[in-house]
Amino acid sequence: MTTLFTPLQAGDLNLPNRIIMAPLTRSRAVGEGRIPNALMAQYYVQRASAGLILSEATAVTPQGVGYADTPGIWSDEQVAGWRQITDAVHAAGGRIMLQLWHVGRISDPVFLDGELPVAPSAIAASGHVSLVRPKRPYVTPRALSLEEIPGLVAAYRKGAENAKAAGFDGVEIHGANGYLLDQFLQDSTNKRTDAYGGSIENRARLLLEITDACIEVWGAGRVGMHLAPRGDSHSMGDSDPAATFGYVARELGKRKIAFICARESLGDGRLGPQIKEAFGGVYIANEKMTRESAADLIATGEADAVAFGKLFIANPDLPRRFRLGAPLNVPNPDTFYHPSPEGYIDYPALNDADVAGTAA
Ligand SMILES: C=C(C(=O)O)c1ccccc1
Repeated sequence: MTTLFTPLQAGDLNLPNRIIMAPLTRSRAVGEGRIPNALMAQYYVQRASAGLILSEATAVTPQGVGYADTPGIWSDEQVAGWRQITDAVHAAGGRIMLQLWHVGRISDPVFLDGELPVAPSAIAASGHVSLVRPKRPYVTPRALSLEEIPGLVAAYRKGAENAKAAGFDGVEIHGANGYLLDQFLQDSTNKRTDAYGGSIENRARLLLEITDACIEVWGAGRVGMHLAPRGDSHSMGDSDPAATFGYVARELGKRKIAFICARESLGDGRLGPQIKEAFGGVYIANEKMTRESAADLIATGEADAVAFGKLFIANPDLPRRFRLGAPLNVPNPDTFYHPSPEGYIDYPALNDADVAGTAA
């Protein structure tokens, strides 16, 4: 029977287990230039026993930034900052891919030197800009011109090239959670009348052009895709999610990329099984999973691996704890995005006294 500890071939990557560290924004790239630092290296090394680390979302261009202290991958300094992290993770025997990101409308002029955020259409997200005080509602973004689209694809291509220079094992494209590519994909946010709007094929065009650009840089076996079929982040929505995500999954399957990681909880109506079948490749399930629910998904074949977020925040040695059935540290949400070592590198790993007498 396949378990969380059965090795997995995901594209070109040989994963020693199926316990994936989900992409986690932590807002620790503090200081000028959004440059990854030694504290972040310590955090990722602590979690190197994951079958695969998916890095925190990382903007491919300054225009794609929407939060305080999140890292980028557009500058030489950022590449050098990430290099210390990938070197450290590899020295610890781990594997790490970079998640390429552009937030689109989920930003604010405060992050963009006074410029408006960009999006497929001039439709504002509901709610307030995340983590900014005093609270401010999302502004109405500027609709991207058709002439700007090639520049976006070029920015992702450059981000993929920089990720290679930084020593990553591949890239995951952030196509989920109401950010730019998801805004193009879902029809509640994309009202374009050109080749990037209207039909499902047109709305998926940018996501697939960026996928092809990343494949040209890395090869399909080192490119993954993050999707959010539930469409419940940042006031997203689609009139026919099954058709939209089924099309994307089929197109990604034709390209034979390494995996799709889909953020969706367990529960009725989830599209995971349909996406996995349409894709035909490695499917990583995500969000609100436990050791037991993850083990069930793997055993039944509904998922090939499971990505854990909050559990990895609080348990740097999560695979070992799962294997031993050890108690789990409880994450503290107050320090998820708090720019300090507290709640970042100070969660304890199991020590020998904790595991005396249990199977190693
Ligand atoms: C990149 C994020 C995502 O994918 O939802 C994110 C960003 C800020 C806070 C939480 C999550």
